[in-house]
Amino acid sequence: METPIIELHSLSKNYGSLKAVDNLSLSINKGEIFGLLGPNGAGKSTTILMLLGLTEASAGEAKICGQIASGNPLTLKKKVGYMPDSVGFYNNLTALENLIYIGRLNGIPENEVKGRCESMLQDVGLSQDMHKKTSTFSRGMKQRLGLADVLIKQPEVIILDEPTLGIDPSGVKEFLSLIKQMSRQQGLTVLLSSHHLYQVQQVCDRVGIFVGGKLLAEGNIETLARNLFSSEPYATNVTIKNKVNDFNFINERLSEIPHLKKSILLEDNIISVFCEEDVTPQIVRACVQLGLDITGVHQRVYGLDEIYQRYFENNLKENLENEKSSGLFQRTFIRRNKK
Ligand SMILES: Nc1ncnc2c1ncn2[C@@H]1O[C@H](COP(=O)(O)OP(=O)(O)OP(=O)(O)O)[C@@H](O)[C@H]1O
Repeated sequence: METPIIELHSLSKNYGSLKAVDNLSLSINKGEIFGLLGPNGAGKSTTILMLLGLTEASAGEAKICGQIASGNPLTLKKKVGYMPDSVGFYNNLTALENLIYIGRLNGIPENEVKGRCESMLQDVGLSQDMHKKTSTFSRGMKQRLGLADVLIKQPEVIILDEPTLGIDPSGVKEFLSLIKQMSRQQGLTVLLSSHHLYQVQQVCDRVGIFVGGKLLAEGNIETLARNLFSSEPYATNVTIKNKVNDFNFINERLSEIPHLKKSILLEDNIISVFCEEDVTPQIVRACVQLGLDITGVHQRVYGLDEIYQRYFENNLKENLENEKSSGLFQRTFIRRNKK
């Protein structure tokens, strides 16, 4: 049976007139890896701070490991590990010495602390480097040590804020598989906040999409995709050898195909076609008849990228309709996305 370990009930946080988190309800089960997604200012960090008991909610309640978060930061600290996007260490100490220091602070008995720290450093892939000073560590090595820091007290939940920021792609892959492995082996619950959709997609069991303090959707990728793209569950990309010059002409011909909902031009030479049924053969035939030189055809699987984009589009549309007078949301959205 699934046991909720994080429960948020109508949680809100206002800063003056700004609703940083707006009526958020969410339940996360023990052992789950949950991704918090959203643009800058969406309310992710504020939610995390409330979960850690480090800031008071304006309304509603956050419960974590069976405890009400509000007013209990020290009790929660024993059960919840938090890793910020950038972790600091004593540079003149080795990785092992740094971790032993944290271990002692967390009350690990003196006769156990060294052994446990060595074993933890091995688990996070730092066995070769544990005697090096952390001043010589790369960003990826520091993140691994940061993970060891939060895991050494054997928490029930770990909260990671942008854990892969600044790590190279192969380091990111290794780091994420490490998190997944730890979670699966130890039944550890992971809440991971990130802007990197592809990474989140690789590692998370479920995701929540935040915009403007509101949770727009939550679920696993397949369910979100099914709900969002139910009218056009099939998408096919056709790559053409040369740049497409007259897409309107192609679009007109393609729109005659039954079950086809729409086609768009992606980049200069990729036609993306969305359909109610799989009509790939008809699409290819039409392209050949139009004299297009096809170099590739593949069926797309909807990923987090499309899901995220679609929620943004829908939310933007709604806000434009509701807030025509101020246009505030649109301005903010456009400005953020121009960065
Ligand atoms: N102490 C504060 N006082 C006033 N406003 C705040 C405070 N902390 C956060 N905010 C505002 O609350 C909103 C949500 O901020 P928050 O930091 O939770 O977003 P975020 O999703 O974590 O963003 P990022 O991805 O940039 O970390 C933002 O508009 C932010 O400016």
